[in-house]
Amino acid sequence: NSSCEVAPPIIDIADGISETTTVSAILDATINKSGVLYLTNCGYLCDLMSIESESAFDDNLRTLFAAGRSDNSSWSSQMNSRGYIKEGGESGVRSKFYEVKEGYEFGSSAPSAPRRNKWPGHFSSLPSSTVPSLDRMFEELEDLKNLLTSKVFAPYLNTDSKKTNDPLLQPEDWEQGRSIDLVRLFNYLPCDDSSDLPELGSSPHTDWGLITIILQPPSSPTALELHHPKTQTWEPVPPIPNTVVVNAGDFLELLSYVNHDSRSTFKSPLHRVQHCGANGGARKSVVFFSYPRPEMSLKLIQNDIVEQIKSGKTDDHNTLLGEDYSKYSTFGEWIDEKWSGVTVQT
Ligand SMILES: O=C(O)CCC(=O)C(=O)O
Ligand SMILES: [Fe+2]
Repeated sequence: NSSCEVAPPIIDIADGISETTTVSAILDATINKSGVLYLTNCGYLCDLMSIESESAFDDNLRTLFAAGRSDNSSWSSQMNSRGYIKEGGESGVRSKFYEVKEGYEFGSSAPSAPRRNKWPGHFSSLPSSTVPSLDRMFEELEDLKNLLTSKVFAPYLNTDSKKTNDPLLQPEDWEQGRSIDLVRLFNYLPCDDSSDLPELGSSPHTDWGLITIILQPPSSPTALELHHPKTQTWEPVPPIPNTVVVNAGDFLELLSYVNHDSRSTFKSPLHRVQHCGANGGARKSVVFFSYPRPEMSLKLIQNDIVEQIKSGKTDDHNTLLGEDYSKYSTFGEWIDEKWSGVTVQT
C-alpha cells in the first residue's frame, strides 16, 4: 500500500533527542523515506497545535490578517519579504495555478537582523499580545531548528568526511541562519472559482533551505500533500493534534551529496497545498523556513558534484540543481535571488 509507505512517521521527542533510536528514526524518515515527519511532545509548539489552543490561535491570526489587509504600509515588498502578503501576491507557478491565499511574513526581531519586521501600525484592535506571541513562536521555532540540526542533521553530515577534512556544517552555520530565517503565516481563503486558472493553495515545489517546520491547527482540513515518486501520486499530510510537521529542504539535501553517496542523502520532498477541499478551502498554517548563515560559502558544493547528481538523477526537483548557481559565492546571494522571485510586483 503506497500511502502506508509514504505516510510520515510520528516521532516522539519527549526526551529532547538524546536517544539514538530517536536520532535514527529522524534520519530514516529524511533519508530512506519521504523526507517528511511529524514530531510530538516537542514542547510549546506541539502544545500550540492542541485542540484546546486552537480557537485562541485562530483568533490571533484572523485579527492579524485583517489588520494587514487594512494597513497597506505593512505590506510585504519584493525587496523586503516582511509584512502582509495580499491575496494573489505569490508568484507560484504563475501561468498554471492561482494561489488562493493571503499571508504574513516575519523573522527575527533582533535589532541587528538584516530585515525589519513590518507589523500593521494604526490598527487599534490588534491585541497587545499578538506581536510578543509571534516573537515567542519565532524563538521556539529557532530552538527546534537548532535542536534537530545539532543532534541529528549536522552530526550525520559531518561523518564520513572523505571528501572534506573540515565539518560540513558547524554550529555558527545554522545558529546564525536565524538572521534570515523566515516565518510565513498563511490564510488559505475559501474557494470561489473566480480565477480562470486552476486554484491551488500552493503550487508543487520543494523548500530551499535546511529544514521547514509546519504548524497545522488540528481541526483544519487536510490540504498539504506530498508527492510520492514511485507511484507519482499525491499523498495527504493531514493535521494531527499536538504535532508539528518537519521536512528537509534543498540545501540540506545538497550538502548531503558532498559526503555521502546518492543512496544515503536527505530528501527534499516535492509538495503542494490543495485547495477547495473540505471546509470550503479555508485553512491557516504557520510555515518556518530555516537557512544556514547567509555568509556560508557554496564552494564545497560547486565542484563537479552538481553535474554528477544531474547526470545520475532524472526525478529530482531540487531547485539548486536546476540552475547555474556557480555565479553565487554565498548562500545569502543565492537565496536573495530566490526570494526576489516569490512575490508578484504590483
Ligand atoms: O501551508 C502549508 O501547509 C505548507 C505551505 C508550503 O509548503 C510552503 O509555503 O512552502
Ligand atoms: Fe513548502
